[in-house]
Amino acid sequence: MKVFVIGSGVMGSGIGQVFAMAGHEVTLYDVKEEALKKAMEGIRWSLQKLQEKGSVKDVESVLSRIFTSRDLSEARDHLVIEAVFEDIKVKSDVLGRVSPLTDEIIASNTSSLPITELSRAVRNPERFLGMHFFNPPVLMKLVEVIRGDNTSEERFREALDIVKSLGKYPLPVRKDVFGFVVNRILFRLFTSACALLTQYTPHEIDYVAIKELGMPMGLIMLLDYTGLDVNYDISKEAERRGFPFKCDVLEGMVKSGKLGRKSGQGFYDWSKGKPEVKATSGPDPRELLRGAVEEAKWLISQGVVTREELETGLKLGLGMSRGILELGEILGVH
Ligand SMILES: NC(=O)c1ccc[n+]([C@@H]2O[C@H](COP(=O)([O-])OP(=O)(O)OC[C@H]3O[C@@H](n4cnc5c(N)ncnc54)[C@H](O)[C@@H]3O)[C@@H](O)[C@H]2O)c1
Repeated sequence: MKVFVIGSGVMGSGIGQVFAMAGHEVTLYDVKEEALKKAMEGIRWSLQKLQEKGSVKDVESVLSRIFTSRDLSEARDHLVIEAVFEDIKVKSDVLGRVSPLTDEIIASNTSSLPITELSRAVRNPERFLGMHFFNPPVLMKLVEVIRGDNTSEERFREALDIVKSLGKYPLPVRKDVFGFVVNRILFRLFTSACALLTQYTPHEIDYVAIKELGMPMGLIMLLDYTGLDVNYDISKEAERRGFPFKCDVLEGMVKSGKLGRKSGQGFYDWSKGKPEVKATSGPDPRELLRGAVEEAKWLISQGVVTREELETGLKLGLGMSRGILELGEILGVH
């Protein structure tokens, strides 16, 4: 298969590497020469690390399958994955220009824009869908495959098979809901964690998220880690789309320059590296879990995912030791 990746930043370069590692010929495309150079350097570095660990045999042969380009017309007859900035205008523009060049699947790696809205820019939108890789794509096993209102069943299945052939777990998201599946659950967990900040410290909340919910990183620390500005923007977008992701304290923090890990200060002090969670108790874990369990049940009741798919997706996407519904049953949240 010939794959054309549009946008060679953090995600595009990783996605290209994944396809090349699975034996496909990949062209990385970007408007910036510098981004292409950085992408190739990053891929070489990553492949060498993987070779040291024994999961890649021949770095040069993988690299020989990756090409770079600043010419969109080279997408002709390729499967296309779009990974440019999270901006509907930028995405729609490039999707509109690339779609007349190929009849293959065109997928977007968007994390929050509706697939159906993006599909309006695509010629023959029945082959357009979401392929939501997680960061870093090379290491994360999960890819959400999202069916938009215009996506055909045949192309949706084909995309699920492609993701499987990459050695990833394709989580089928059968309806185009805001945030898809894993992030919807995460946003509900964030909302509960934020609400508890009036009574508990970030350390206490994170202590419970790690010890009782089995999360690899506390929820408040994860807000810092992924960026308070990024989460603030998503919460505003969620509000516009009627989804309950609320964290009132973010606005003031972002305005005062506290962006989390990237600025050195957020809920935690990151100036000396990853902070430690220092607490020995915290809120009732059921308070953290309730909204997420409600969300999981809603997603299943709407036919978006099955229970098994959802639980597997959460373990792979959020690194949880148990699924959210299993945890709910253990802790008595129904
Ligand atoms: N970073 C993450 O953790 C993550 C996770 C999942 C999904 N996503 C999604 O992946 C997409 C890309 O995110 P990223 O973090 O890789 O961003 P990034 O800023 O690292 O990379 C975006 C790249 O797109 C290029 N670009 C911009 N406009 C372009 C155009 N018109 N044509 C070609 N190239 C163009 C930029 O030069 C840049 O190199 C976004 O939709 C984002 O929501 C990101």
